[in-house]
Amino acid sequence: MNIENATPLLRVEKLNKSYAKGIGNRHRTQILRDVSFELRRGQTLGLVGESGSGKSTTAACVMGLTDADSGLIEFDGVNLTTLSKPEMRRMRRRIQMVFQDPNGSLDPRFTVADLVEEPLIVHGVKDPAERSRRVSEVLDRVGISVKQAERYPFAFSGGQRQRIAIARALVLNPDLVVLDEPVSALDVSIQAQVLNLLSELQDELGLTYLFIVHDLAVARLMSHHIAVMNAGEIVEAGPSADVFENTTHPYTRALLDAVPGAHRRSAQQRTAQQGTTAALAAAGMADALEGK
Ligand SMILES: Nc1ncnc2c1ncn2[C@@H]1O[C@H](COP(=O)(O)OP(=O)(O)OP(=O)(O)O)[C@@H](O)[C@H]1O
Repeated sequence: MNIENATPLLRVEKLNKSYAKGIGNRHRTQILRDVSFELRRGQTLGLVGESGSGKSTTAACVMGLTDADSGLIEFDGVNLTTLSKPEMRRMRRRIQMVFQDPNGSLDPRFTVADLVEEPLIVHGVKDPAERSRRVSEVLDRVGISVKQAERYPFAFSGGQRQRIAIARALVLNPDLVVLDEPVSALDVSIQAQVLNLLSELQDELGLTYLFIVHDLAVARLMSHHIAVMNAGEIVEAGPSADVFENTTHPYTRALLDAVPGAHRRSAQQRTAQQGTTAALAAAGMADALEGK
């Protein structure tokens, strides 16, 4: 067994998070309850669950965007919850995020080349020639030409904008990328292209993904492991095939049964939303992922 793969890159243990509510903030709502999972280098953990189950809050804690009340977040052997703000900012170079809406990270006043260069400037890469080389390299990887990069974000389609957001996240050579519903705002055929790209980038660069996703077909195709969240708790976790095909938890069963048309399909088909799966297969996605 590969020793490197045996050690998790990310280990979350008994993470708890609550928010104040009510008059004078006298009460607290528990959002995360003892959330624990591990994510190995080069692998994808799909975090699935209904809206409001706590997926994005978990991601925000991992990214250091909000503080947990208690628990451990260990990244490459370092407990992130004990880092000072400047230490966490430095660590953020290695942990990047891609959001559902690429527009949030693409300021329309800047060219694509400038937008992709910005993280390098923020993280102190001083040499302009080095910055320029890295920007061209990463844009090339996501399929945007140097000439196109002189344009502004509004000149691109939704799928291309998400590619640019991915380039911006990858330009710092991160180890871990948190993907928060990165394709759910895209047309199904474009979803397949972006998912293919993410899969290729993972293989080429050895990236590790924490993939927040509500579409179970996408979760199944992209994830080595799945963690199912319900009301702030992980109710079921394991290798993707086990979770989807030998479901043990009633909540996971209910999620799978809620997929449109589930009652018409066999147990094996139940995890896939037909339209999405057909488009993913047409784009070669299923083949590309078969070896995982
Ligand atoms: N800053 C906040 N203050 C108070 N409550 C919050 C805050 N952020 C999130 N919540 C609450 O935490 C719960 C979990 O939200 P979260 O966004 O983590 O869920 P989610 O599973 O990612 O859902 P979605 O897919 O809709 O984003 C929700 O009930 C939400 O209203």
